[in-house]
Amino acid sequence: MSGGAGLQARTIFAPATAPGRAGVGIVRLSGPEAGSTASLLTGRPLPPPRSAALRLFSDPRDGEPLDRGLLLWMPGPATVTGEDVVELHHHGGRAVRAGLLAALAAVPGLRPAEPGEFTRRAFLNGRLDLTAAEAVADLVDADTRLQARQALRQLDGAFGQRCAVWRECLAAALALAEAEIDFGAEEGDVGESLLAPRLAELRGMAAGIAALLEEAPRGARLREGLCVAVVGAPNAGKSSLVNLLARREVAIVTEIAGTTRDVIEVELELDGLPVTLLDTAGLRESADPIEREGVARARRRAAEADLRLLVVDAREDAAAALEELGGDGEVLLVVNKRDLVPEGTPLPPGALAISCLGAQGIGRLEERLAGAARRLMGTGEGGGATRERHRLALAEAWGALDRFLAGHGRIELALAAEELRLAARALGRITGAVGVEEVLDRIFAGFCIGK
Ligand SMILES: Nc1nc2c(ncn2[C@@H]2O[C@H](COP(=O)(O)OP(=O)(O)OP(=O)(O)O)[C@@H](O)[C@H]2O)c(=O)[nH]1
Ligand SMILES: [K+]
Ligand SMILES: [Mg+2]
Repeated sequence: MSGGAGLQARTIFAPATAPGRAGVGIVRLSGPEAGSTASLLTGRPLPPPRSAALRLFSDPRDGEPLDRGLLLWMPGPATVTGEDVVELHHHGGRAVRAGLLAALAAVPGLRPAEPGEFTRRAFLNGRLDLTAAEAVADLVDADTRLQARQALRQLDGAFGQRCAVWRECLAAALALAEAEIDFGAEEGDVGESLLAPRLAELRGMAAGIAALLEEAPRGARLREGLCVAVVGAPNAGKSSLVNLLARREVAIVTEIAGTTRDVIEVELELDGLPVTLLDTAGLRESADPIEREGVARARRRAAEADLRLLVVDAREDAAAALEELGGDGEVLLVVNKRDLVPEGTPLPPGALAISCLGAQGIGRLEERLAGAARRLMGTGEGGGATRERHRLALAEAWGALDRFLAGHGRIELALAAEELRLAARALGRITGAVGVEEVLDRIFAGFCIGK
């Protein structure tokens, strides 16, 4: 058996750079055999730690030269994974990379890394908490400036540290509660005196968690992108508008009502914010089963969207269209085809007039959309929850803390203290201090290889 394929192999390797041609590519190794492998590949002793050395990399199996590149040797534990790490900076061609990877796979004790395995090891070795590990994935996935900013803030640990500090504070309160329970049992009525000075702090924490919960939907939208559904009657000009906003012909435009059937998604960046625009089928009753399915999809996606952009033909009744749309989500009313009505025709309140034909009013609409996006997503500076996992845990912590504060002094202290324990556990799950097993696989499965 080739040593490299063994599952027990403790040293992992993977390209750290994207596939394809490039000036430079990097292959990274992490684990106990990283250093010896570097010596094997170069036929020389390791260079001094953390300084780049020019070396010839050769295949250890037959001595065939693979590339001349830079070798970086970074002994653990002060490395990205907490283990010994080696980086091979090679010429970024496919053949060079493939040759290096094949040579490494044949080295006993080495195997290719799973997606996210470098970051997973960093987490397991205490180099970063779970929120920071998630931030690594988000930073790699970030498409827009503000998404990157949010991920970087989370990587800095602002959110994780807040949760960790709160958890310590809960642990201290819990210790006092337990002391109080013990004293109370022995001496009768020490009562609330031990925990009482902590109550204000716990109330402040509950308010802090509530604030993070309120901010959480914004963080999640920024991470995932704001979903804006363009809806309206057939021929209102939805596809024409989507094409203008996308600056390319993504959707078919014809004068035939019922042209768009499937939902068409377009990714936009508005003022640094990620927006997914959905073009949808015109809403109407139809005998055609294909169009009926299209309309059903349009309604479903519109109901789930963060914002609905209702397009109305200037010659049609906007109020009726609004009513027909229904639902309780946020709606931006856009009156299209203004070129077809006399100038000065009054607009419904809050509506924006455009004409797709002459690309009139599109700039103002983009500003409106960007404003809504800023309001609905924030600017990445909240430094709070960005994932459903975070939101659920925060909600659980808040609920337990709230029950503690409501029950303290009125119900048995042992019962109230149990709520403190629940709140601490919920916060611990966010940073990965507790309950890690359940979430690890799910989180790291979302990573690319080499991270
Ligand atoms: N005069 C005028 N015509 C427009 C304007 N915007 C779109 N149109 C025309 O209106 C017709 C319908 O446009 P579409 O963009 O296909 O409308 P839609 O809402 O996507 O239609 P469905 O997909 O069938 O629901 C096309 O012939 C467009 O050229 C406008 O501002 N002024
Ligand atoms: K049409
Ligand atoms: Mg259309």
